[in-house]
Amino acid sequence: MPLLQLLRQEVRANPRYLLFLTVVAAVSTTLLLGIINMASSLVASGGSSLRLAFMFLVTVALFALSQQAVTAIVAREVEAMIDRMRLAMVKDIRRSDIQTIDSIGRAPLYAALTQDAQTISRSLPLLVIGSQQMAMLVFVCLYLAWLSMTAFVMAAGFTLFAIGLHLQRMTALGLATREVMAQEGQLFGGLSGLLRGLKEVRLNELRGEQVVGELAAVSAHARAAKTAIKARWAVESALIQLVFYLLVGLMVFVVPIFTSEFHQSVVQATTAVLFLIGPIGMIAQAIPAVGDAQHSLQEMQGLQQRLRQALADGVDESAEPLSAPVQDVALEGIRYRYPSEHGDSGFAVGPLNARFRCGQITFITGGNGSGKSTMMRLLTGLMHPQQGALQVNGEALRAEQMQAWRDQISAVFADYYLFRRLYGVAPEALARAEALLQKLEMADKVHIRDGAFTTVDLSAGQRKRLALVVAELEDKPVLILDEWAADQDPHFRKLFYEELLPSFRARGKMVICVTHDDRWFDLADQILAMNEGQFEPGCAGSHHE
Ligand SMILES: Nc1ncnc2c1ncn2[C@@H]1O[C@H](COP(=O)(O)OP(=O)(O)OP(=O)(O)O)[C@@H](O)[C@H]1O
Repeated sequence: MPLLQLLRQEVRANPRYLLFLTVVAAVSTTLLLGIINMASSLVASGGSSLRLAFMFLVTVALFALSQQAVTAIVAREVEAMIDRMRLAMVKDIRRSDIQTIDSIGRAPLYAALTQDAQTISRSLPLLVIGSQQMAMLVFVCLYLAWLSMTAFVMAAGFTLFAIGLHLQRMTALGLATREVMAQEGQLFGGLSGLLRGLKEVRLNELRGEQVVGELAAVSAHARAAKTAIKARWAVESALIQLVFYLLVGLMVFVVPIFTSEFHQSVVQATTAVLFLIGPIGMIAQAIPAVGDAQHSLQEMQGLQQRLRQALADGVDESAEPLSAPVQDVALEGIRYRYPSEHGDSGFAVGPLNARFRCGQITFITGGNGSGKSTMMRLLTGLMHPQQGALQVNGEALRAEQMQAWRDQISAVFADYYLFRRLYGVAPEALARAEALLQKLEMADKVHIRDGAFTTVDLSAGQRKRLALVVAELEDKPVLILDEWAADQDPHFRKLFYEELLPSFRARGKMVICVTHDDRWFDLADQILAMNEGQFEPGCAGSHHE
């Protein structure tokens, strides 16, 4: 069972200590039972015993302490294990390339790190508690056997039969539960669509009705499936209760038929059976929970394996530095084709040949879907070409140097993400931040405190200005801007093209911009136009000195 394998690998607490505490809890429960039985016989014959009362208190304390210790250790171990797994996965994601993440999908990764981790955290302790209850069951059964072999054999046979039946029913229930979880996932997806598309929904009555109508249908499905499962659970818990009562009935009505001396120990045996109720109930609960934990664990491990496999198939991209500071970079016969979808062959770019130099501005133009962003991803080493190579300073870039190359680049992509905290910016660079914010007329809205922007709740154009502030503070030799000016007002466009870009060039940066602002095309040292995944022949620009 992968779950047990994982526990063996991951549990850091001394298993012998855990076993010891489990046995102490189980033995003290059985002792408690014995003491209660002895004391009640004594009371029945008119006596009492201070010694038994004292033993009773000591045993209760022993049980409480050992039980609490096991639960606390298990909670600590499980949370530590989830923390390690989650962090390992986060680290793998961080090192994975975009193609791998695209092929796995972001939603399953998100679900593994949130929903599955939570399921493991909730369900796994029940495995240990279930095992502990199992130990209790064994000791109480031994006590029952000591009281009456016939009672023991009958109770054990009956319990095994009931557990077997319960397990069989639980398997079907487990499958149905997973189906409900999938339906709920669909419902949550629909709800997030409603929240994200609220503007569109508010604008169009018919669209709103259709969205809500579809959600209502999914919700009704989920409701019906959940109600059916809960009804089956209700039957299941009633059956478990029934089994207990039948077990007690077995002791007082059936066992005496088969054995003559049972009348002496009927009360004790019945009390022992009552002590079995707790453990059996707990085990019945633990089994489906363990199934859930196992399912979630398999999901997490499966995704991790895919990430690891992709990482193992590649090389360590951060193994080597660049041999010299970047002067120029070239695309040499680079080709890339996206995986085909629905029978269509995927979009292809290439062969791409181009050279970009420090101290130069390159503009990339081209219609929607011509492959500009794809080319930029290949140029920045975010995607790996299927043919051809990147050259830095005239030397082919080795796969082991890819991270060193990426570290030379600051970028504001069209689908950029603005972290509120200025990760990756050297603390001394922050001194320049206030002047930059002022230049971009953001100083009255945003400040930098403790290495983070005071707010990022801004207009689209303002957020993009902050992204440029971050790129500028990183101060890398290569600056890539994908339609940065598209959502800036005319005043900022002018500032961008006429002041900022020339100042970056004057500082020796390699500036590469995707742009459609032909009014400023004169500014570029080189213009590359893309069409259907290729650079148009003969495109190049004036060279500024
Ligand atoms: N993740 C992806 N998976 C599969 N195909 C993709 C993916 N991203 C883009 N494509 C394909 O590549 C083509 C070019 O996309 P790309 O984003 O490079 O164009 P673009 O020139 O940047 O367009 P735009 O000006 O609209 O931003 C798209 O038409 C699409 O068919």
